[in-house]
Amino acid sequence: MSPAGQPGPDAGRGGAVNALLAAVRGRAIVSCQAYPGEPMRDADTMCRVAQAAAAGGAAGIRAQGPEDLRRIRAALDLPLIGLWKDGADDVFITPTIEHAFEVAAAGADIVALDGTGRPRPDGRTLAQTVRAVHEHTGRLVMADVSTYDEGVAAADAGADLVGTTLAGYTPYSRGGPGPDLDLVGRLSRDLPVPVIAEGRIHTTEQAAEAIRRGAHAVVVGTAITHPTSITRWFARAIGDACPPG
Ligand SMILES: CC(=O)N[C@H](C=O)[C@@H](O)[C@H](O)[C@H](O)COP(=O)(O)O
Repeated sequence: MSPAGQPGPDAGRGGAVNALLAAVRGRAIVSCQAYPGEPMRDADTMCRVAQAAAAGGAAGIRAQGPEDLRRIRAALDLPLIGLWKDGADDVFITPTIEHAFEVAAAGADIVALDGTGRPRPDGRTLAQTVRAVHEHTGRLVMADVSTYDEGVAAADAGADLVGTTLAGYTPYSRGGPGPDLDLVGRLSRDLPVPVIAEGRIHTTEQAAEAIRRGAHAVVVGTAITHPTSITRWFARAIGDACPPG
């Protein structure tokens, strides 16, 4: 099986899907993203970060925006989860079908998109969006959800994978400093599709616990690829430990 999901000669789409999922099972996927205006917000830099993650054993890469995706696709033969963050609306992860098609065209094997039940800017339902991605691009869909009910609905809508990405990032979901491992466990137990643990996984222990609770794979972003945040964590801890005066 090829890590990028190329099937054997007689495997059909099902073979490609299975190969892709098998390539990341029980492994780390590294999210390589920088935010607008940041020093690392540049496709070449993100590509190098992805290459560095691959050298460390990342089984897959998650990345944002067509330009970053094209660069990373050209440089790495690893399963690639693509998204496009756009807009100021509630739904900002690959918000419309046009964004999803662009992400697929840029080389993503899996198109990640908002999998909540909130109104989408293009007026399509999640099920319509998933169907369109399947029919027009043949790519898998990862639905990024924030609650248990959204995960169930996303699987019903045809998503191939469900991620806990948005837990704590909708006004009605459970936030907190760490990942929602309870949500990971409940979705992994009940859904008929693989669950990807994602969101605020900052330690190796949390990542391992997500797998123990049934996650198919674990996406780690900030704790590996966002030096500004990591520096802030250390700076705060050091400052808190510093005796007064
Ligand atoms: C909520 C949202 O917009 N999440 C984004 C989704 O792609 C990224 O900003 C996160 O970095 C990614 O989910 C990985 O999570 P963490 O960086 O916490 O390991």
